[in-house]
Amino acid sequence: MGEAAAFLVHDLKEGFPNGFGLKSKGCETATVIGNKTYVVDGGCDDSILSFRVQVFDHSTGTRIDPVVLGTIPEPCKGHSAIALNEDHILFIKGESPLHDSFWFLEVNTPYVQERTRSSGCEVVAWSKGVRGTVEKPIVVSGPSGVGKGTLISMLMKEFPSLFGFSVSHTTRAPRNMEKDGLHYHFTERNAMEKDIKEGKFLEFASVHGNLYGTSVEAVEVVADAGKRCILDIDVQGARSMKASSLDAIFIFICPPSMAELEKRLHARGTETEEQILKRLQNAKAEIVQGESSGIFDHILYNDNLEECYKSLKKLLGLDGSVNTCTKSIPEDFDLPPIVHSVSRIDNKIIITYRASDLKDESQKMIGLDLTSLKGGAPGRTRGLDVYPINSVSNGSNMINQLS
Ligand SMILES: Nc1nc2c(ncn2[C@@H]2O[C@H](COP(=O)(O)OP(=O)(O)O)[C@@H](O)[C@H]2O)c(=O)[nH]1
Ligand SMILES: Nc1ncnc2c1ncn2[C@@H]1O[C@H](COP(=O)(O)OP(=O)(O)O)[C@@H](O)[C@H]1O
Repeated sequence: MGEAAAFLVHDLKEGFPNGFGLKSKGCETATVIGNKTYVVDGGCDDSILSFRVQVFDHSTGTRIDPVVLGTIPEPCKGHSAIALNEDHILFIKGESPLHDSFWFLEVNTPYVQERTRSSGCEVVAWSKGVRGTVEKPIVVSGPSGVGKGTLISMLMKEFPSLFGFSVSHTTRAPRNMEKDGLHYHFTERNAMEKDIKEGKFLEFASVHGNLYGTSVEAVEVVADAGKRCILDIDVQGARSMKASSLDAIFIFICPPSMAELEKRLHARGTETEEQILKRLQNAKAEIVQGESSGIFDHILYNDNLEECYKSLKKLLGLDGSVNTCTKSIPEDFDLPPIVHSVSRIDNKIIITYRASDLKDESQKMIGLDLTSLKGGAPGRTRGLDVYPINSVSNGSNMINQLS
């Protein structure tokens, strides 16, 4: 037997005095966008493990349990919701740490539309709102044995605080020195195919007879650590990434010749003769695509390793002095309690609440600037600007402080 519905269809038809025509449980929000109402239960009941979304379609009078993609927020005792446009609803969790306070539900973005088309189901997708932005990821591609791994290792060794590696999933067996979770997430094909179906991968491809893919999480954890993400993926994966919403720099590494590529693969000694042959056969097509497909912003020839590394650093702007400090964002203000109200002026959201201190009955405000949002589901929505609004005396003053 399934879970009891949080509201009943006849409730919606008869109407309730909360303005949405919904019977409220007290911990739900109902947001109307177009002819749909998105009812989100954030969990005042301990049995709920994460936010739950239901959609009521007014045009058909039906309640839909949508396919929910992205990272789903964990429950909290109270939240508010506000429609930002026809695509997004912003959720504010009460009494949550800053890194967990702001969430976006995408209901009609290009990503959601594409997933709706491919699945034939109603789809919604969560993404967590994150302060600050990160530099564009770097996608490195090229035939097996050309030196991608070597160049990436050199970069990470010289600039450990700047770069982080996107750890891919693969169904191939680990090589001798490879560690699970560090070089790859070594996985079973069935498990990986299931995760792909559930939208957990940004891209995937079958390469040399094995499945490889970049999970949403692999890229986001690097960005969460304030580092620039480096991806080592094949040409098919690079093509998928280019077509996705990931705004990256695409670099193709080319060997000086096929003979040299073969020599390097033999010298590395990690593949059987048969596997080397397969990689060399695939290399020809990869080089043609790499050089001519228009996917890549830069092509580097890895003849002399030191020279190639120098060129790589140059195109990443790392040939001069580098500021290796990551910018820290202060977290020195109180976050909204469970009871708060939310209003909006253009791209700015104002969260208002009463101070929790009994001696201090003043009204507090937090501003949220949405002007520079980037990314989104199935990863994070970055670029949130969150700031306290101090000692406000009237509405016009407030607007001055926000603008
Ligand atoms: N599409 C895609 N390709 C990947 C991913 N991870 C690795 N690859 C590519 O898979 C190919 C084989 O990688 P690997 O088995 O490590 O062998 P190597 O290239 O010979 O070191 C290389 O072209 C990698 O760039 C991924 O997440 N997605
Ligand atoms: N410019 C180069 N000249 C000679 N050998 C190289 C050069 N670049 C890399 N190698 C060697 O070639 C082999 C394959 O390099 P690797 O980084 O594993 O390639 P990939 O990750 O592209 O499969 C390694 O043994 C590496 O030390």
